Amino acid sequence: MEAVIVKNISKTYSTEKALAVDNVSFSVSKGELFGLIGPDGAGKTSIFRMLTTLLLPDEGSASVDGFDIVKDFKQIRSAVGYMPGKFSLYQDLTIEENLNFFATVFGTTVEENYHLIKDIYIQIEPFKKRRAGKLSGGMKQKLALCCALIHKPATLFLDEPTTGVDPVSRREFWEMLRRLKEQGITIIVSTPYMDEAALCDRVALIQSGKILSIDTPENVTKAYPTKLYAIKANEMYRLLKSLDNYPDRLNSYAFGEYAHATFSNKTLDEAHLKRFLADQGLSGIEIKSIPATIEDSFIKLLN
Ligand SMILES: Nc1ncnc2c1ncn2[C@@H]1O[C@H](COP(=O)(O)OP(=O)(O)OP(=O)(O)O)[C@@H](O)[C@H]1O
Repeated sequence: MEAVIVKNISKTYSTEKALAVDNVSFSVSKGELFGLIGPDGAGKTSIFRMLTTLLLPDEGSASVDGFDIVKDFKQIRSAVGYMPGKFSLYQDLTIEENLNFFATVFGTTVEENYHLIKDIYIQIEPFKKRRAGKLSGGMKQKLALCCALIHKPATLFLDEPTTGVDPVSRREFWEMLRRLKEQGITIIVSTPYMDEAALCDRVALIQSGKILSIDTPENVTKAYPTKLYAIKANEMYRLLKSLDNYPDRLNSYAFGEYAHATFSNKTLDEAHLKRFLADQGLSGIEIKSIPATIEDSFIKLLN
C-alpha cells in the first residue's frame, strides 16, 4: 500500500527561472523511511510544501494517505505531521507550552499520544519551562519533532531536520526515526548529508528539481558503473591538479584526506599512475580500489 504517490509534478516560481521541481514522480510505501537527498536549492522544500498542501503544483498530481493534495487539502493538513526546515516553533513559548499548543490545534492532548513522543520528550523534559528561543539546536529539533508527532500522524514530513545540528545529535535523531518507523509511521525526510542517505530504506537523489535516481542505498552504490580509486599523497592540491592531467582520468575530486578518481581503462595501471604522480613532485603516494559511497554515486550521476 502506497502512503504517498507523486505523479509528474512541476513547480516554477518565475517564468524566467528554471523549474524548481521538474516533472518529479515517486511513491512511498506505508511504513517506509524515504529520503530526498540533494544539495541546497535542489527542490526538496518545494516538494515538501506541495505534499503538505502549502504550495500548489503547476502540473501533475499527488496524494498523501489516499488524499489528493489539491482537493483534499483539509484532510491532509490534519492527517500529516510536518517539520519544516526553518525552526517553526513559537520562540516565546516554553517547551511545554509549544507542545500543548500543537496538541490543542490538532484537537488532541499531550496525554493522549504521549507514548509516541515519550522517548524523545524525556530528553528535553528537564527544560520544559525554558523558552524555545533559548534552546540548543539539538533540543529545538527534538521539540519540533515532538510537536510534529503529537497528533499521531500516519505520515511524517521532515525537511532537513538535522541541518546545523551537531554529529551526536544527528545520530540520536536518526535512531529516533528508526523507532518511529517501527511504530508504522511513514517518514519522508530530506537531507543534504550523504551519510544520512544510507540510513533510509530508499532514497531519491535530486538535483536542479529533477530526480536522478531512486533506489535502496545499497542498490544506488552497487550501480556505480566503473572502478573507483582512493588516492593519497603529501599535497592534496597538487594531487588534484596532477590527476586532472593524467591521460586516462575520467573524474577526480577531494574526498576527506583522499582524492577519489575514476579512469577510462578497465584496470588501472597503478604503477604507471604512481610514477606519473611522483614525476609531478608528489610523495607518500597511496592508491587503492574502493567501493563507491552514496556521495560518489551522486557525483557520478551529476556528470
Ligand atoms: N518562494 C520562492 N520564490 C522564488 N524562488 C524560490 C522560492 N522558493 C524556492 N525557490 C527556488 O526554487 C529552487 C528550489 O528551492 P527549494 O527551497 O525547494 O530547494 P531545497 O532543495 O529545499 O534547498 P534549500 O535547502 O536551499 O531550501 C531554488 O532555485 C530556489 O531558489
